[in-house]
Amino acid sequence: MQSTARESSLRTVEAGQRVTVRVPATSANLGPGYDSLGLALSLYDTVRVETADDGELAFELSGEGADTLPRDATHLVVRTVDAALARLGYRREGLRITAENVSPHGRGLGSSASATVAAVLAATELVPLNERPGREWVLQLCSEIEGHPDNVAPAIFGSLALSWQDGDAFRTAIARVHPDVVPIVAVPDYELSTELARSLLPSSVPHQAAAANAGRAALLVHALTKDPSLLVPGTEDYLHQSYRASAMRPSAELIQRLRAEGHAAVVSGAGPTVLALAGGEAEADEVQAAVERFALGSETRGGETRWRVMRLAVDSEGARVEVHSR
Ligand SMILES: Nc1ncnc2c1ncn2[C@@H]1O[C@H](COP(=O)(O)OP(=O)(O)OP(=O)(O)O)[C@@H](O)[C@H]1O
Ligand SMILES: N[C@@H](CCO)C(=O)O
Repeated sequence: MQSTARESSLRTVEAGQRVTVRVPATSANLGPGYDSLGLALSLYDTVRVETADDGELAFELSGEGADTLPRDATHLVVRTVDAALARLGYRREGLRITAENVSPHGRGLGSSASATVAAVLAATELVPLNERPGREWVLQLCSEIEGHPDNVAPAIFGSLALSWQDGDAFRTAIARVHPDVVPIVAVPDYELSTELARSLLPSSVPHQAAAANAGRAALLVHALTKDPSLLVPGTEDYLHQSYRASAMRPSAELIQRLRAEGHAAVVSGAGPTVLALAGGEAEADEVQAAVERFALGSETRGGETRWRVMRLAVDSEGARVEVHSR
């Protein structure tokens, strides 16, 4: 293939560099925070990127997607490293990618955002120090690639990210989560792509729904940071969950059941994982027991689905970068 004028004007990054990035999984929306709120979770993907001068691509993939992800230039991490380098005025020759993927794919735990953040952060470390952009630049590029900032912001910065868009600029504010909050995820055995889940949403909603949602989103920030006793009303959503329920019936049923029992349960991201936000360890025990009862129940669709339940913590560090050699 002939290289374009733009490609040939790019400088080549130095070979023999090795960068490891560990990125948390994230849960976006949290009920009423559609496309704006996201929480970093203590479940981590690790990606190592190594530059070589042989022009080859090599992969060592383990965990989620190890048998199905492409092992060529279409792999999300490679595509994104290339895109980030190009924006910085660089290209690479050979690349070795070693990935340990823990976050489940297509389940609403921000796996594509974690991979994107890992790739962009790694790319920024491959260019000379005086040309290296900061994390706001990383937020901007990752949000453009993902199309929305709600997963990438907490993946980069940790904790609770409140993100918004000003024209073309993506912004985020980071808030510390109340220490009593315990996130529990119930990951079903079926996938739902974000693209499909987004196609189910209407192009407009009634003003009344938008107004109700604004109140709950504001309350949720207070509940998550100051008063977890308000998590149940704070997680009520009017913008997306009901429109998507038909594509994730078992998850919708589990959420209904948990909320009826007084727990703050929502669809994690675009689903189908269920996220419950407990207000302490005792409630977290109750949530786990309730999910297990639901999963065993033969009278509901919950019994037809296999669930992996994980009691996690809020990650407050965000993406961590280690540079091994340069
Ligand atoms: N670590 C990874 N390496 C390479 N590709 C990945 C990786 N993680 C996710 N992907 C790609 O992204 C797809 C999943 O993206 P999708 O946006 O549908 O779901 P998600 O990011 O897991 O969930 P959500 O955005 O709802 O939180 C996978 O099928 C795969 O193609
Ligand atoms: N806010 C996004 C999160 C998934 O990437 C959505 O619900 O579609």
